[in-house]
Amino acid sequence: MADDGIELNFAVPSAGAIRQVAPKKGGRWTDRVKAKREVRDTFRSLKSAGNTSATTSAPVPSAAPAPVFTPVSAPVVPKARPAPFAAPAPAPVSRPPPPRPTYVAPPPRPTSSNAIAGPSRPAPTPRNVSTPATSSKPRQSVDHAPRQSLPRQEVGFSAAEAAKPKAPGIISSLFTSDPLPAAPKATAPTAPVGAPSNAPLGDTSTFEGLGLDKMLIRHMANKMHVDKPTAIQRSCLPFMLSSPLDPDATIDEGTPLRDVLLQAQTGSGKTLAYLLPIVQTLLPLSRLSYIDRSIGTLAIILAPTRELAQQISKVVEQLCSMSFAQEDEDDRPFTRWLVSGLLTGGSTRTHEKARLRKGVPILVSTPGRLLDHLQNTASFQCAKTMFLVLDEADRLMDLGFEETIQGIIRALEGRRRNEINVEKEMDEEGGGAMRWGFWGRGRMNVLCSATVDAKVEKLSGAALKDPVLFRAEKEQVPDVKGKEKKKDEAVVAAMEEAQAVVIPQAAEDKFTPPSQLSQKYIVTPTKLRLVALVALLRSLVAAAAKQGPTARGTKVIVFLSSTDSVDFHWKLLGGVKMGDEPNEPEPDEEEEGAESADEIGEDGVPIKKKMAKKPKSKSAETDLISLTSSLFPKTTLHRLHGSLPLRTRLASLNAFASASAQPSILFATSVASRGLDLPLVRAVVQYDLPTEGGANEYVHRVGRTARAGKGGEAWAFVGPSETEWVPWVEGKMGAAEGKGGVRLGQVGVEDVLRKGFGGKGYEFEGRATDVQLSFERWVLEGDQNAALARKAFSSFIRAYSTHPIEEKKYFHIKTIHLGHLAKSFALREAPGALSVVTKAPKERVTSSATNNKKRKRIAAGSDGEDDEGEEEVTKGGKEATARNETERRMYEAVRKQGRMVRSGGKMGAFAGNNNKPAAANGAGSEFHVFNTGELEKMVAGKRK
Ligand SMILES: Nc1ncnc2c1ncn2[C@@H]1O[C@H](COP(=O)(O)OP(=O)(O)OP(=O)(O)O)[C@@H](O)[C@H]1O
Repeated sequence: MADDGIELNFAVPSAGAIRQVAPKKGGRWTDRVKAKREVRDTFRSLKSAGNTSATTSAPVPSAAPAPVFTPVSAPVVPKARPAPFAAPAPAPVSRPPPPRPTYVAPPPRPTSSNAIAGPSRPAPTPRNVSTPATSSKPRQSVDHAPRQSLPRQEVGFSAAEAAKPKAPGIISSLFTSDPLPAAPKATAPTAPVGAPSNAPLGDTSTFEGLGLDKMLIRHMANKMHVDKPTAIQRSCLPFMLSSPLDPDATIDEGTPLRDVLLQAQTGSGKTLAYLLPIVQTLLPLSRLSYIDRSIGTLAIILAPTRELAQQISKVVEQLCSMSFAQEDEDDRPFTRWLVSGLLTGGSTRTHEKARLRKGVPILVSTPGRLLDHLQNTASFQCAKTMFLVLDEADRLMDLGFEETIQGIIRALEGRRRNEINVEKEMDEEGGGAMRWGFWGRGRMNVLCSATVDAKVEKLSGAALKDPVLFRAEKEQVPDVKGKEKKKDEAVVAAMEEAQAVVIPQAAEDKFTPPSQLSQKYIVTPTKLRLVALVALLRSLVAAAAKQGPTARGTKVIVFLSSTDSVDFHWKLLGGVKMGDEPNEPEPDEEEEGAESADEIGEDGVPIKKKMAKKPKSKSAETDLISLTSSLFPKTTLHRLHGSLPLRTRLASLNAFASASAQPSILFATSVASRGLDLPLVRAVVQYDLPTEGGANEYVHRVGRTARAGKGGEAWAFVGPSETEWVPWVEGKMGAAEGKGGVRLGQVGVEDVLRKGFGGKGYEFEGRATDVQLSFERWVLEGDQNAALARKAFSSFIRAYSTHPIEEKKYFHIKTIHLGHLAKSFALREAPGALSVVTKAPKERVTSSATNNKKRKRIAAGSDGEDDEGEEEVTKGGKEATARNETERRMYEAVRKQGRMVRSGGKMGAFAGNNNKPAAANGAGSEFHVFNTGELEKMVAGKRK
């Protein structure tokens, strides 16, 4: 494919003085480039002498004598770096674009000469041949100048800039004359969205009507702007608020205490749905003079990740800070002992122990850390725990916390039994009756999840007693197992009111995103991915700027498949310079003006400071929390993944979530897909589609926007070979043929580029090329940058290969053009071999199940270890570079295959061989890539 040069078509007089120069074939590429330059120079001199005229604006009449078209292909070495783009001046997407220029086909060149040729690059495809004089159609004018020169006022050429030495061998080629994948007319570019499905209810439901305390209602309305319940809140509150745990209630001894399972869409208010009953139940205790923090922990909320635990803890704090101004007749004063505490392994154990000794009535924790304290902290008073909430239950199961949770439940029950015995003894002696009346009724376990799948059902079977399932849906769910519903008189009224059922999830129930979410996808040729991402982000950010200076900053989350990829894209976009400035130097000095996570408050809130210039250590680099980019004016860039130190993770998240007026973009792995509630997130971009978790993960990710009834956009980058994934994911979300349901609307990649880079006609192509060149220059300018790009590339391939077997038909690594993929990592060609990036110090970590789970949790940003613990796991082991679970599993699959081959073992076919089950030889397993270690061969450029 001869797509790596500037294309200029010239019309010349039939008796012109120009000889047709055949492009040089064969030989070294430098010779060919030289030859092309000579041709170009010849044209230029002729042009300036008036011997020929460029047809950049005038169409050539079809009746004109047959012109001689001479293709000129030269490596595009940019004349100068374009200046930072102004906010894009989008060309209206709806208007049909001007006709595409017609190109002349140069003779095919040998593949080896191709600057971006990857090992599996297909044979060059001749360009569309224009139909010169014989054509019946008038020939289009060729307006392809932008590749050479962008308008000066926009790109800021300067003489000095033009004279700068250019990085050697930077060659970029993004566009050919082949049309870009366009959105079919039938698909509306913006899929219609429905009425908000997770918004506060607009009907007559009120918190008061559901039985909520007036003080809480007032506080929520005044301080949290929450005044109407959402569907899930309306569903569960009557039942949960009238539970036998209410200390003020006179409960019949025989009234059973039933556990609760909450299921509702993302962003539908599940957190308040379980927190309000907890706070309201404990509130009356604040009037009992003999109760203070020394009572210990009364409610525990478990969350799978530290970020989520911190977020829940903040909501508890908000609720507990309510004003105690009383309106009722009961004038017993409230004491403010109801406080929350956070255990995530972020602070030292000693510090956490001290806080537990003091007493933490409402405790939010990650599971590993809680079990650790249950086992090792004698002063941890938790025998009277009345609530245990397992938030994001499906994620807790995904991360392998089942055993830990069972350990926690056993420990809590053991302590409760002991405490009851002690209290009973005291009671017999006449001193304890008042003290154990309320908590002795039992503990309500609450399991909370947006999806109820087999894993959640398993956990609910193990952790919940006689559970009641509350869902936000209005209609009753059929009893799939045909079991008779239990007719418990005490709860039946509340259940009817709440439309609650006690059956597991029906198979046909789909996990759907909020209906007001607008979901779109872009079919993007692999080599255009990076520039298309930039274009999309630019238009999202520009849309925010249009809202005016008073509007609070728009936030965009970009999901990537690996930590390496997050680091690479964050540093690339933050490091590349588009104007006169040189790219960021190799980082031996700290970037001035970059924000650091050095000083973080106890709750993880960063105490912001600008870093002075100082020698940059590795830790200083991982401490950076935000960068800026000339590609996105006034926008801060953040990153989040499980391999960052905890303080950096929390600081990055807080900085991203802060209500600053500036837009911000977060590059994240799936660690950000669950539970995070960032109200200003306007768009979610899935640059890499989920490799694990399938359609559910897709829905969780898009659920970071369009929360609590607000609008939002979800964008998915889909490769040309992955388009069948779209109907598949739609089907998983309930779209049935001809019946509507959840649909994704396609937007043409050209529209995205045009909108993001602006300009007239095909100018966007030139601008995109300039951006790509700047990226490639950034990669070439430093070893560290190049290493980052290579690692990100390899991690992408590893992650891509771990798509579950069910999805392999949409995501097979064989279908990806590695040379083009390299381009999307600003590399000129695919890195040599996977072994380069998997090279690591001597193996120190075994691949035992325990360590696998541990790594999975660490990759997910969960707990169980303090920061030192993380280091220990991530730096040891041959899988050291495989820093997320997907990468690690891929690595293991590849290594397994490698072992088989080295020991002469015969690899089975894709679905296993005849003698052994597929799983036995790695074939046909979820992580099977190719037989006979083909992945390595392919990456090394040896694919047949
Ligand atoms: N009744 C309400 N009225 C208005 N806003 C609400 C209400 N209840 C909750 N919210 C807000 O809705 C947002 C989403 O709530 P929450 O984080 O609890 O959602 P969720 O159901 O847990 O979502 P996910 O499944 O993604 O974790 C929060 O910002 C919360 O403050």
